[in-house]
Amino acid sequence: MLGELREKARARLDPVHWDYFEGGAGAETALAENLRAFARLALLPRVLRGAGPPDLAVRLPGAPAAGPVFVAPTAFHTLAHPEGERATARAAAAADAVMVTSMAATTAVADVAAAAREVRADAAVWFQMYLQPRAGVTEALVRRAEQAGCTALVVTADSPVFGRHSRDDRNDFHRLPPGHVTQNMLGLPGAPPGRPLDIAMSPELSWADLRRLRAATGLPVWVKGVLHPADARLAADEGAAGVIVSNHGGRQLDAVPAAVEALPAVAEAVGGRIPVLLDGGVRSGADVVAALALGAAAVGVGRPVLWGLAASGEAGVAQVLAELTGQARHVLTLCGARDCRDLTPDQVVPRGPEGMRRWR
Ligand SMILES: Cc1cc2nc3c(=O)[nH]c(=O)nc-3n(C[C@H](O)[C@H](O)[C@H](O)COP(=O)(O)O)c2cc1C
Ligand SMILES: CCCCC(=O)C(=O)O
Repeated sequence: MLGELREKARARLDPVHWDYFEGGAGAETALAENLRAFARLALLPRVLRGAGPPDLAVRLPGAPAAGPVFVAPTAFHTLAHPEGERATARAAAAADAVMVTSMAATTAVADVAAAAREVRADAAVWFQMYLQPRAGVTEALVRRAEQAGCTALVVTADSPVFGRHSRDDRNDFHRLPPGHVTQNMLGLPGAPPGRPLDIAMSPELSWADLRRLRAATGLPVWVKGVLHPADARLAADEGAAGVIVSNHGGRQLDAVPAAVEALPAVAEAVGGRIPVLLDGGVRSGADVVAALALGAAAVGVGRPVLWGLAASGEAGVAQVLAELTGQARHVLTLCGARDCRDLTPDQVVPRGPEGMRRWR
């Protein structure tokens, strides 16, 4: 089903925009590995546990009762569908999925949050941001997110510079076509009149900037793009609400491991002090459950949401979220789990003859 939506999206999209959505950095090794790493994992169910139908709700800072699948932040949804982020937000709200809206969205955060709340008054919309070096810009964005009613901020930390997307270079896709605007970047300090401020990425950022952000808001602050266990520990020490294990869907450093391969060590380093989320390569309910068993509290999906959106707008995103959540429910039941926390890392083994080695 996801495969069908993907093909429909590919057929509908301008090939240059398809390449932007679908592509990764460099040789696209990390992108491919995100999928292959899940394919290398098998699940070991537990039996006769009297678990009953699983309760899928997860409790997170900024989302007290959401499903285990969230919408990872992706830019430029109006390239996929004229209703853009509004359609995504409505589908996410209807599915009880947290929507993380991107600072590079083509719809203002206030309009994204309002669309979600039309469907569900308590819908959780989080605002993703790249901390901006120019004075006052980050603060202004934080105020907008707060006023929009966002319940958490997500700071993307894996982007000290823009990733080099080989397909975008080949297609010379480096600016939005007319009619598509990064609305969040309008009217900020330093923005040219009527035009959006360019999003800056800065290699100068440090934990001190995160501290300043935390001092400037009462919202929980997640750190996205953590792969090294030591950084996860630092994030917990620094008061982050949680970390998102992610290699940016293979769009930043191409030399990194798959997200799900980085997860166990991060979960261990954090030791339950803060929740750990994961995104990258999640394409099935079994992938969701494997990540939960390896220590994720919830998992994000990026490209599949864009496929749904491009294929059939809000209904397509709803289909993607329903499919993944429905599969996750089925797999949890087959694994004998009561809920999303009722799984242990020993229930995930490598595929192949070595998989059961530790029990021999
Ligand atoms: C087209 C596209 C745009 C993205 N834009 C952003 C963004 O604006 N901010 C961000 O933190 N991550 C961004 N990401 C990364 C996603 O949040 C997420 O880490 C990744 O897509 C997960 O991998 P998946 O696509 O395999 O599910 C983007 C990813 C894609 C594919
Ligand atoms: C300024 C847009 C950044 C989008 C992004 O993070 C990506 O395409 O991966």
